[in-house]
Amino acid sequence: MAKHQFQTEANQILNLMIHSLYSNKEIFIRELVSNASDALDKLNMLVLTDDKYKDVAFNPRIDIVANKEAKTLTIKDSGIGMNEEDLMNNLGTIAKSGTKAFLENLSGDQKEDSNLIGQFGVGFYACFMVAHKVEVTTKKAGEDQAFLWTSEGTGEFELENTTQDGHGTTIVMHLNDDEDEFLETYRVESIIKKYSNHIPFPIFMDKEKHIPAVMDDEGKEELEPSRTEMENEQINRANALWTIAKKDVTDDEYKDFYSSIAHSSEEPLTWMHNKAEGAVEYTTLFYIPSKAPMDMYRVDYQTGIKLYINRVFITDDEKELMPTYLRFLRGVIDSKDLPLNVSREILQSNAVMNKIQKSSVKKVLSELAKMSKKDSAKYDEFYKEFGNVLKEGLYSDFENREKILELMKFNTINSDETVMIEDFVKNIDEEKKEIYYITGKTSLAMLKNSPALERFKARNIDVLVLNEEVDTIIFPMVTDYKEYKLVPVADAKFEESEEEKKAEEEVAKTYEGLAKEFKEALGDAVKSVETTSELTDSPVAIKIDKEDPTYMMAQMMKQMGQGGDTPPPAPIFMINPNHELIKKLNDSSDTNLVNDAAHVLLDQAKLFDGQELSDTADFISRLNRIITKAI
Ligand SMILES: Nc1ncnc2c1ncn2[C@@H]1O[C@H](COP(=O)(O)OP(=O)(O)OP(=O)(O)O)[C@@H](O)[C@H]1O
Repeated sequence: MAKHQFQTEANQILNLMIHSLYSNKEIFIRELVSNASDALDKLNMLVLTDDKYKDVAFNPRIDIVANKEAKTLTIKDSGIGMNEEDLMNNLGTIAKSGTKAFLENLSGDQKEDSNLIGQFGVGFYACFMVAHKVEVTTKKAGEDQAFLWTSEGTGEFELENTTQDGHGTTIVMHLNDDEDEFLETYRVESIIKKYSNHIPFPIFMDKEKHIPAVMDDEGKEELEPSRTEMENEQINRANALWTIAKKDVTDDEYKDFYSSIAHSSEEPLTWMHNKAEGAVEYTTLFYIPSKAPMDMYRVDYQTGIKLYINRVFITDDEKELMPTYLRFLRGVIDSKDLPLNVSREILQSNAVMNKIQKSSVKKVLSELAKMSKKDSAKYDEFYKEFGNVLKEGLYSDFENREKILELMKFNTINSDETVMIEDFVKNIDEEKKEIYYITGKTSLAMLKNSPALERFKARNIDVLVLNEEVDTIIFPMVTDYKEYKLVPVADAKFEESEEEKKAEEEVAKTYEGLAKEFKEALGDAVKSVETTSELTDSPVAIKIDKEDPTYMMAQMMKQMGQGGDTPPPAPIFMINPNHELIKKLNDSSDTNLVNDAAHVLLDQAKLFDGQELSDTADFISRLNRIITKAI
């Protein structure tokens, strides 16, 4: 017998399970049954596709035995089983890289945290919430040696050779004194019905059956007394839910199935069940969770879609099954038209798979569009959790860009509530057909007050206000919507009459001196200083010259996820000759004051642009000097 230590992270998880996450203990059954079902899935596929396993008998079943005398609960499956290496790798170490994140993400709310267990694939350890000792006896299909793994959940486990008829895994849990409820058949049965009713394999359990007394023909004399007998009965429906016609599935059944495949006790926000017939036959059942999975923004996020080929499980670890911007989906794709021995490479270039994927994406997008129109409250919930992920599709899925744009909710200058693009375009100039937008990494209120929007407000033109960080990367790449052009505010051009142009030139001349003084004071911090008629309320603003190579370089670096710390290129400093402050500075002969004002005004414009000041102390001392003079 050999003793082994649990890996540190496994130990931490164990401790958590035992001491913190005990409010929803019953999920240990869901987790172990789900592992048993996975083990049956794996064997099913090998028996059908791998010659090595062609003589292995596949009699799929899961048995649950509650022994009240011994106080043990046993869960047994006839699945793939584990050899020594599997046991060492799976039950003692934690292979998934997301585990650290799991530990970091615990909120302290037991209910929420216990939902995370399944998401992070650490389900096996849940049995230590109810058991002080766990014995796993297992033999891998096609191999001769069986093993016994034992642990008391206290930091170490033991591994020894044993014997076992046939392949599969038996897990015996020695339950703690106060866990008797899990020895009651009705309790276990109700947990199975709640979480595992629709796993595709039968679960059996001994149930007491009442046999009524046998009476004589006249019904007067008791020939045999009534008695109870134990009968081994299937306690789940074991029908792959997605194969059942929509009309025959109740909402509760859909919800229960979600809980078993998504390892979540939370209800899904919605689901979409679709059967396609024709050249390619397939069924999809997709769920949208009500809360974003914890690992949604991690590169190593866990996929939520299981691929079945004619009900045989193939994979749940294939990121290409659905585009990444729909990675929040949970569910099943099942098709008869794919080859069973499909490999990852084949899957990616398979025409049938591509067709299924394309139509599934279209279906999901159109269902979302329907939801946005019919049930806006639900859509708002969806958008709050997943809007920014969906937005990624704007640059990664060119084909569906228009549809994805139509699913976005936009803030605008003129509206207090978000609007959809279809409604927004109803109010734009049909001649110009331009949709203006501003992006910035600041608060919505701040961006709505940006000086760059003043010329739009003056003309009563509405503008999309995009203040999420992803917007600054995504929207420059989105140039069209139907016949409309998307134009950043800085690039918007408005016609000016000859008189207006002349008047502006005149003004510019009057302010030439001040512009020169500002440029001298600011040096290379600005590219140039220009008067502008585009501002109304603000004295100054900055704008980046789009032709500037340093600007384009900075944008490219940003899109490649680099250059986060490189300073933005020197901006054009625009001054508003109609503003009181600029007028007064133009008339002032105090060169020190003009110098201080130039710096303070530039910093002010930068702040409005969402930038941080490079020298806050300098800003404050200049500002104080100006105030002192004014008092
Ligand atoms: N009954 C079983 N038969 C065969 N292998 C099993 C069984 N139970 C667990 N295992 C192995 O142990 C591993 C760890 O199980 P655990 O429940 O902790 O996480 P997981 O099943 O990988 O994650 P998830 O719950 O997200 O599927 C499994 O991946 C599987 O390889």
